[in-house]
Amino acid sequence: MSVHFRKLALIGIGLIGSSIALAARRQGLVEVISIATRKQDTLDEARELGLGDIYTLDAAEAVRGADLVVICTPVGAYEGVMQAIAPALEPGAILSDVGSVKGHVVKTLAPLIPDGVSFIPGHPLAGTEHSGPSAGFAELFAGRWCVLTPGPEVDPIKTEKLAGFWRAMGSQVESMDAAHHDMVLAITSHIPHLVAYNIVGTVADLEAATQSEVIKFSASGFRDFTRIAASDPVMWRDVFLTNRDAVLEMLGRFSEDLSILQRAVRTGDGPALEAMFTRTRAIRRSIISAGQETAAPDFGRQHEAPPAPETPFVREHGGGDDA
Ligand SMILES: NC(=O)C1=CN([C@@H]2O[C@H](COP(=O)(O)OP(=O)(O)OC[C@H]3O[C@@H](n4cnc5c(N)ncnc54)[C@H](O)[C@@H]3O)[C@@H](O)[C@H]2O)C=CC1
Ligand SMILES: O=C(O)C(=O)Cc1ccc(O)cc1
Repeated sequence: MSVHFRKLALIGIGLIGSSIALAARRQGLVEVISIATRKQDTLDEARELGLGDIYTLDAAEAVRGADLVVICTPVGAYEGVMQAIAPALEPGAILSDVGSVKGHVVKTLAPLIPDGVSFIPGHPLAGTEHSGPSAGFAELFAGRWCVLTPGPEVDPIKTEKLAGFWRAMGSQVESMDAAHHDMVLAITSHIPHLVAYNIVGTVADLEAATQSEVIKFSASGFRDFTRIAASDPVMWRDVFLTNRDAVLEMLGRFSEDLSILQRAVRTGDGPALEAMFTRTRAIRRSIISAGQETAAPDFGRQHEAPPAPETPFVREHGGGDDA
C-alpha cells in the first residue's frame, strides 16, 4: 500500500465514483477523499455509506487542494461541472474522468482546462446496470481494462501516475486515441446496449398489444438483454447523444450484416446461417481459451499488457438507483 495522491476529489458519486472511493480507500491510495454531488439526498447517502472524508454540494470546494480530480457524472453534465471547478483547480493537479465516450469529452473540456492542470480522460471498461452511491464495490475494476486518452500535450509522467493509480485498483491500463476509443466502444458496448433497449422495448410492445406471455416464458437469452436494458437511462441517453457519429457508422455495418441474416432466414439459406453461427461460436471459444474474456477489444492492435484474468465482465451485484 502506498499513497498515490494526497487528495482525491470525486465529482458525482454513483456506481463508478463510489467504486473508486472504496477501491482507493481499501488500497490506501489517497489520504483524503472529497465528494461533490448535485443533490443533497445523494450526498447524504454517500456520507451514510462512509465513502469519503469531505462532502459538499459545491464542486469547486471539493476540488480545492486536490491533486487528482475525477469527474464521475453522466457525460452530459461535464460542461457545467467544468465551468464550476475550473477556477478552483490546483496547478499541478491531474483532471480525469470515467465517461463512456471520449471524443466529445475532449472537445468539450479541453478549451476549459486551466494552465498547469493535466487533463487525462479515462474510461474503466467495467460496470453494471446499477447506479447510485450504494451500487459501488471495491472490486469493480479488478481484472478490467482502463483506457486513458491523453492528448499529445500531456506530460507522460502524469499519465503514468494516473495509470499507476488504476493499476493499484486492479486494472490494466492502455492508452489510445479518443476517436479510436469511441469507434471500438461504439460496436462493443454502445450498440449492444442499443440492441438490448430495442429488443426489450419491442417485446414490451408485443406484450401490451397481445396480452401474451412473452415475458413470462422468456428464456435466459432474453433475460440477459433485460439486464442490459435496465442500465441507467440518463447515462445512456448521454452516450448516444455524444458518440453519435461512431454509433451511426457502426450501426450502418450492423444493419448491413443483419440484412444478410434476414435474407438468409427469408430464403431458407441453411448453409449461410450455419456458417455465420459457426464463425461466431469460434470467436467466443477463442476468446475464452485465450483467457481474454475481459481483454479490451483491439481491432488488430497489439496489447502492451497481458490478457486480463478470466473474470466475468459484469458481476451480479445489487445496488440502488441514483437519487
Ligand atoms: N454504469 C457503468 O457501468 C459505467 C459508467 N461509466 C461512466 O461513468 C459515469 C458515471 O456513471 P455511473 O456511476 O454509472 O452513474 P450514476 O448514475 O450511478 O452516478 C452519477 C452520479 O453523478 C451525479 N451527478 C449528475 N449530475 C451531476 C452534476 N451536474 N454535478 C454533480 N454530480 C452530478 C449523480 O447524482 C450521481 O451521483 C458516466 O459518465 C458513464 O458513462 C463508465 C463505465 C461503466
Ligand atoms: O453492465 C454491462 O454489461 C456493461 O456493459 C457495463 C459498462 C457500461 C458502460 C461502460 O462504459 C462500460 C461498462
